[in-house]
Amino acid sequence: MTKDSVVTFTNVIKRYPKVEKPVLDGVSLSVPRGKVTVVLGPSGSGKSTLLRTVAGLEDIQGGTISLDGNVIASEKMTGARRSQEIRTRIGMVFQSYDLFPHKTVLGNVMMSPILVQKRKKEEVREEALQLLDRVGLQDRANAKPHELSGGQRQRVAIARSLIMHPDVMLFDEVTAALDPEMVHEVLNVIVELADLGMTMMIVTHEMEFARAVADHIVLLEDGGIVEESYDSEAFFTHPETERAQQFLRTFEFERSRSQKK
Ligand SMILES: Nc1ncnc2c1ncn2[C@@H]1O[C@H](COP(=O)(O)OP(=O)(O)OP(=O)(O)O)[C@@H](O)[C@H]1O
Repeated sequence: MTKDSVVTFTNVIKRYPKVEKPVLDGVSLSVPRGKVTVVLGPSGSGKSTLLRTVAGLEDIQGGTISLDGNVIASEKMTGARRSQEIRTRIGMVFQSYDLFPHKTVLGNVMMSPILVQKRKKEEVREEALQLLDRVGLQDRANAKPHELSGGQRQRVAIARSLIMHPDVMLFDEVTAALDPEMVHEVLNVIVELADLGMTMMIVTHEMEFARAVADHIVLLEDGGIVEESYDSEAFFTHPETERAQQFLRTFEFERSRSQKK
């Protein structure tokens, strides 16, 4: 592990029950502090699983995952046994926003710091309003989730994670379910977080966004890393491995096909 690695995977093996081949097959990876790590790869290569193992949503069957040098997952130390404290140090936003429908936007953002961290309500309210401002939603503080667009809901989900002051934010295809016009408002929030120095792991199919925001690119295939680059421009213009070239060609093909539709 390097000193500046927030999350470190060492020979991580993940198997799903009744699936013969491991979905993560000995992954070793360092996620650098204050940087954006973008995980790319074909469908089924294990990207979501990789994020879910960090978040404690999946147990691993070999190797270790460390957060700031402390092991948070191993074969013996399963997600279910992780402490609440460790969970709050990892923020995760998914494709589907799971906001509480009966609470307001502000109520959703304020809930975890009060319940889990036992912070004072007034202080939490102030910070929640600041965060809603940061994601462009202060004027929607009293709205209910069903009154918001998908892009707005996703931004509430981001604010709700940020208020826990996580060491790392994980984003799994957060724009995949959004109408195209809402994609940018969500990606812009993530770009601003990158500028503020938030450590992030991002899975996305938005290649222009990946190219712009990534400090570190990881290409997964069949549960293994086939290329890793700390130079996003170089990765997209001169991918080193044949597999990376193949991935980008396939991606371009899929994109031009979907644009013609
Ligand atoms: N709960 C599960 N049980 C069994 N197999 C699973 C489970 N979840 C995922 N898999 C399998 O693990 C592999 C990796 O899935 P994963 O969702 O991590 O891939 P991905 O790279 O994120 O794919 P996509 O880009 O399509 O979302 C796939 O073959 C998938 O079918």
